[in-house]
Amino acid sequence: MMNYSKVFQGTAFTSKSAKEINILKDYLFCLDDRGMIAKIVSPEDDDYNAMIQEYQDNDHFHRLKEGEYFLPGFIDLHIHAPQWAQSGTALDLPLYDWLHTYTFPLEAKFADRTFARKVYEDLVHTLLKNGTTTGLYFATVHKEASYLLAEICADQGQRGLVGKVVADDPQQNPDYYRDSDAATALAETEEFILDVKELAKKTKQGVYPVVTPRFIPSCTDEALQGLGELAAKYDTHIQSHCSESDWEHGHVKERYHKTDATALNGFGLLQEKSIMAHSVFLEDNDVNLFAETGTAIGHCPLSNAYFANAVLPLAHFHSQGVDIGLGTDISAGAAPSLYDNAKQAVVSSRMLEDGVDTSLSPETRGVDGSRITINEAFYFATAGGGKSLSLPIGLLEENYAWDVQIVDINAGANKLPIFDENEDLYDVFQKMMYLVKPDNIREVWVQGEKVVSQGDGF
Ligand SMILES: O=c1[nH]c(=O)c2nc[nH]c2[nH]1
Repeated sequence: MMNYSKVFQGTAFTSKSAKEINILKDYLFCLDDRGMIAKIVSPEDDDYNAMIQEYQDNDHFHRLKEGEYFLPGFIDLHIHAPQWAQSGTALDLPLYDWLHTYTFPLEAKFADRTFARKVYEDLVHTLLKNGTTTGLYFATVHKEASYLLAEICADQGQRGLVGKVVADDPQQNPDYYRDSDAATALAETEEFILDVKELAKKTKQGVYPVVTPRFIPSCTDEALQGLGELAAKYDTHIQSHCSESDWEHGHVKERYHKTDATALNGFGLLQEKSIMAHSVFLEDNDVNLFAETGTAIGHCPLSNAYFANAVLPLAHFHSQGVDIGLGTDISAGAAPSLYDNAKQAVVSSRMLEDGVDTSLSPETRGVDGSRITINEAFYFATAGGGKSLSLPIGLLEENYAWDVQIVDINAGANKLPIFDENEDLYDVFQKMMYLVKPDNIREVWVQGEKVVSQGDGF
């Protein structure tokens, strides 16, 4: 029998497809020493009982208790880490005014590494407690504080993909908060990439540098061109915002006489490992371009209600072959939880389908075929995020990382309304998606290591 480094026994929920949930009742999950799922054994398999006999007295055997379930860790595709310090506030202005009034002054404070450490340590821990095992982060224009965020992810055991933000256009960024010029922005981005790649060598769960033009309006052509070249040279992920509001989509069209997606593609910024936040206003050709280049959308439904002032045609874009995952968009989305965003993705999609203007007849009010189910929202928070990042995460399947949240439906502080001990497991899953709070997340594991446990400084 193979020598597994850890074996877990319990009931798990994972996506079978975007629309279907696979329920693995009382399965065994066997890990190798890299924290990958090497083998999954079902109770019907011949070696199931022998495996339990072999491992059950071992320290590395973990059996779930009554009322506990495995879910894949969530993958948050869009987080502005410095903005955690203003989460829940500053939601009263449109995007351009919000950036200049609240957000740039706040982000400028991250020149101070002591302040940055305070915010970033708290944020990464909070996201882990909410079940987020992988985070794709915008830091700030400061190279040192951006590297600090990568180090904090590495130390706390979260899989972090981190970008030093580039914003070099003096017409669009205040003097107190921008890169001094394109050449400096590119040189610092290159140093940042090399530093994070070095850090990755000693980080089991992985930490990744991400090429991060804030968005086209913040950057000069020279910076955008150079960032596309750096991403190709070092084979990095790329993140930015695309077609996120009427103002931003229109601004790029006026500047280049083409859409945001076409312009980004011209700079080499759309590729298999590109994740574009929001993308609510993509036009038909843009959708094809995303699908052809493998560019994914980081869908942030809470944020969209405030800053896009529109609803992403999620079901339509996904049916066209675009990869999609979910993001919190802290702090334009105030909540640090992908549970909250999964629920909002369902709600927003239904409002798009049904329409909201009661002065119109029901037949003309909405957009047919827009709604998604909670199964799809779960898929976008897990497997869809993994596919978007081209990483083996987000599914509980062989050759995927053991990134899981252990949910306790009987947690004293938030017992879920389950009164029948033989409750249908699919109903348990739905109740978890709608009602779980951090109190229910008893443990979080990333790459086979326990990184959060209720009780130890929770
Ligand atoms: O939601 C957003 N948050 C931001 O910080 C930002 N910057 C550019 N565009 C943005 N959108």
